[in-house]
Amino acid sequence: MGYDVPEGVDIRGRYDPEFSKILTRDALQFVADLQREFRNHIKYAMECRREAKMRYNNGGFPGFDPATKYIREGEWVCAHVPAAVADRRVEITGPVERKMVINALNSGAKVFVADFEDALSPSWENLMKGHVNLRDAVSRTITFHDQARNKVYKLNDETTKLFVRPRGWHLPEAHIFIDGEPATGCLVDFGLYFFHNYANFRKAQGQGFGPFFYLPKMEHAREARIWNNAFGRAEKWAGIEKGSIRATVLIETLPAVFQMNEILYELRDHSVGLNCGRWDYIFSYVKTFQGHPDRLLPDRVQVGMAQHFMRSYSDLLIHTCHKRGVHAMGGMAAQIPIRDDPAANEAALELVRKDKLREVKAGHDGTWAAHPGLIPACMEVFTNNMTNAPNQIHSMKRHDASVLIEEDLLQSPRGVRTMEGLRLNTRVGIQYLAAWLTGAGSVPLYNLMEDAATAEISRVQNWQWLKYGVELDGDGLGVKVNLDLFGRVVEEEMARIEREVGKEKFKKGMYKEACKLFTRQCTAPILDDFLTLDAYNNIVMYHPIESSRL
Ligand SMILES: CC(=O)SCCNC(=O)CCNC(=O)[C@H](O)C(C)(C)COP(=O)(O)OP(=O)(O)OC[C@H]1O[C@@H](n2cnc3c(N)ncnc32)[C@H](O)[C@@H]1OP(=O)(O)O
Ligand SMILES: O=CC(=O)O
Ligand SMILES: [Mg+2]
Repeated sequence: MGYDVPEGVDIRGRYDPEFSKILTRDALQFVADLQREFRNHIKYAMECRREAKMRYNNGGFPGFDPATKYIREGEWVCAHVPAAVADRRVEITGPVERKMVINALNSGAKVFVADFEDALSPSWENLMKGHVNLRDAVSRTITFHDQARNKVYKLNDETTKLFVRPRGWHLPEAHIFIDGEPATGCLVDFGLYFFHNYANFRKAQGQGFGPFFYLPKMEHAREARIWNNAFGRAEKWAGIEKGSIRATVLIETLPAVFQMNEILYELRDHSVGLNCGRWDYIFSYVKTFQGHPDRLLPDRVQVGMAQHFMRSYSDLLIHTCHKRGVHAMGGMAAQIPIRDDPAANEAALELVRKDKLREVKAGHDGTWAAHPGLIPACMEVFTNNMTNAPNQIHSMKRHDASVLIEEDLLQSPRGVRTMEGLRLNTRVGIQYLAAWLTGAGSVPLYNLMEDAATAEISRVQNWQWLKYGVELDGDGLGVKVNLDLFGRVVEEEMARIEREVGKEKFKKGMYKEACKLFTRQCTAPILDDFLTLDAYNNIVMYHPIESSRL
C-alpha cells in the first residue's frame, strides 16, 4: 500500500491509512505547487542569511537598513485587525498532540498556538498525527480516550481561536521529496493545514477570516515577503479574499529586530502583529555574536527581560506594532505549575504574574502561557491592567520607545558566569535532546518549560564559553572553561541525570545519543546554525523502516 502522489512527489514516510487522508493527491499537488513557486526564493533567502552571518563573524553588527528608511519613516498601517482575533490577552501554546490540542482548545485562553515548531519534535509520526488532530479539531470532531485513566476528552462548546505555527524556513521535510529534493518543512506544514481546513475554519472560527498563523525565526523582511506571496497564492487558489489569512510574526532573531517595520510592511495585508519570542531571541544574540568575544552571555538564568537589550526589544516592538495598527504580543515565562510543593508553586506563579504585569504595563496586547494552570493568573493580570478595550493598540503608543537606537538593542547583557550555569546548561541540554529524540519537543525540567528555543540557549552558551575560554567569574575561583573541564562536567552531569531519572529510564532512554550530539555541538570548531538541524538526521525514518541521513 502506498500514497497516491502527483508527478514529482515521493513520500518516504510510513504509510498509514489515516495519514493518507491528509496526504491526498490534491493536497500534495497544492504543497508541490507552493514548493515549486517559492523554492528559489527560499534558497536565496537562506544564502542571504549565510552572507549576513559572515559579515557578523567578521566583526560586523546587525542594524537598521538605510535602504528601507522610507518604510520605517512612512505613514502606513496594516490591514484592520479582524474582530475574531481582536482580543488575544492570553494565548496558550503547545505541540499538536491530540490530548493537548483538546486541552488547549478548552483551556479558556483566547488563542491556542498549535505548534509544529519549538514545542514539537518533527518526526513523521508527530507531524502527520498533528495534521490529523488539527483537521479533527477544526471540524470539531476531535475526541481522545485516555485508556489508562479511562477518561474521554472532547471539545467544550466554547473553544479558543486556533493559530498554527509552522516550522522555520531552515528545516527540510525529509519524508516528502519534491522533484528530487526534500520539501521545505514549513510549506508542508502550512500547505497541508491550509488545504484541509481553510473552509471549515473560516466558517467556524474566523468570522470570515483565517486561517491564522504564527511565523517563526525569520531574520529579514525578504523572508516575510515569501510568506506574504505564499498566502496570496493560497487565497487565490481557494477563491477567498486577499487578506483572509492572517499571521503574527515572532521577532526572535537579533537581525529581525531591525526589520520589524519592514516585516510588517511586507505582510501588511496579512498581518496581525508581532510577538516577542524571547527565548530564541537570546539564542540568536549568541549566534549573531559568535565571532565577538566581547559579547559573552552571563548564566542563562540571568538573561531576563530586565536586561537593557531585552527591554529595549520589547519596547520597540510595542511601539512599532501599535504605530502600524496591530498587536504587540508578549512572550513566554518559563515557569510551570509545581504540583507537589504549594510554596514553590506559589513562588513560580508569582514570577509569572510579575512577568505578565511588566508586559501589560509596557503596552503588550497579550501574552503566552505554556500550561493551562497559568491561564487564570495571566488573564487576571492582563484584564486588571487593560482598559475595557480588547487590546492596547490605540491606547499604548509608546512614543517614548521611538528614541531607541542600535546600541540599546545590542547592549551586552550584564551578569556573571558560574560553574552551576555550565552544569545546568549541560544537564538541561542533554535531557531535552534525549526527549526530543524520542518524540517529545517540550518537556518539564527542574520545574521549567524546556523546548527547542530554551535548549538552544544552553547549547550556544556552552559553545561560546568553550570557544573563548571564559572565566567563571561568579565563582571567584579563577576557573576557566576548557575542553577538560567540560568533559568532566559532561561526565558528572550524565551521572547526575542517571541518578535523577533512575537506572531503568536512563538505560531505555536516548541519553547517551543525546550526550554525544550535545557534546559534539558544544565543542564544534564552527557553531552549528541549529541544534535540531543536526539532530533531525536521527529521527528521519524512511519507509520501509530504515533510518537515513539527508
Ligand atoms: C519558547 C517557545 O517557543 S514557547 C512555545 C513552545 N513551548 C510550548 O508550547 C510548551 C507547552 N507546554 C508543554 O508542553 C507542557 O506544559 C510542559 C511540557 C511544559 C509540561 O508538561 P507536563 O508536566 O506534562 O504537564 P502536566 O502534567 O502538569 O499537565 C497537566 C495537564 O495539563 C495539560 N497540559 C499541559 N500543558 C499543556 C499545554 N501547553 N496545552 C494543553 N494542555 C496542556 C496536560 O495535557 C495535562 O492534561 P490532563 O490532566 O488532561 O492529563
Ligand atoms: O518561540 C518563542 C521563543 O521564545 O522562542
Ligand atoms: Mg521560538
